[in-house]
Amino acid sequence: AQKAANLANARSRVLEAARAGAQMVMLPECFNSPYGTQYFGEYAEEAGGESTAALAAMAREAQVYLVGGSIPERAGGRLFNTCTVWGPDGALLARHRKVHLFDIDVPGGITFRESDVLQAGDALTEFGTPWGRFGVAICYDMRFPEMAMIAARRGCVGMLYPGAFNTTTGPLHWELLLRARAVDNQIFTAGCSPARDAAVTYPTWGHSTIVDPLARVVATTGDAPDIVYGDLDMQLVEDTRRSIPVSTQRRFDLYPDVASQ
Ligand SMILES: NC(=O)CCC(=O)C(=O)O
Repeated sequence: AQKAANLANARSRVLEAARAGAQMVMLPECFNSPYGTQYFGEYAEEAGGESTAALAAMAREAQVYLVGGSIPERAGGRLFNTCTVWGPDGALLARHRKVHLFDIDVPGGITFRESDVLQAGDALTEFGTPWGRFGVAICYDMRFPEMAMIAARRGCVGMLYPGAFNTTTGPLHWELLLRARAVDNQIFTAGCSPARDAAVTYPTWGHSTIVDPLARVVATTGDAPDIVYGDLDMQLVEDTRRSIPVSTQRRFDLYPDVASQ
């Protein structure tokens, strides 16, 4: 619940990852606040606020590409769930506002309505790195395969998802969705979740995970605080697309309503 402690923890873990050799680092969804509609207003910041300034400084200090999880963002009197991406020089590379709000009702499991307080974003998001372009989306966005499909068709080599699945849907779908987005599009995928805190209103699943274009889990963890490291060999994207050439075998004549973007 302590924003300052969350920012300090993020900084120390980003620096730790960089010292271990990471060149790109991702933080989880709502890394500066508890996850819950009752908290978003209290923790929200405008662009350029304390948390985004801290992210820019972390990226610069650690000299990494930083996918800054997400924070509740206030803009024009409205609230968004927003991820910012930073270059090693501290420059803002991209901003993604979660486009599919997490409104679900699983009887006996979980009911959640982000749309009670948040507005949805209205754009897909990508950014460039020396290793290729990456798409960014947030948590529930992962359930919508179109976003990863479009990113891959535009040439992205990976999709990155700050997320916070829960203990009902996490064991069912978190890894499955990361692997599904990877295998369908022959890209890397990664999901970064907060660790579990059983005392909060929304206990997260955890299990931050990296998946390769053959849908193999490169690295994962449990529900405790951790850093998940993976070496991404970008040649694998091309090799996978060459050996299983679904991207050139599509029959858009049979499904013109999902024709290429
Ligand atoms: N924060 C979220 O969007 C949670 C998504 C989730 O748990 C799901 O099952 O989808």
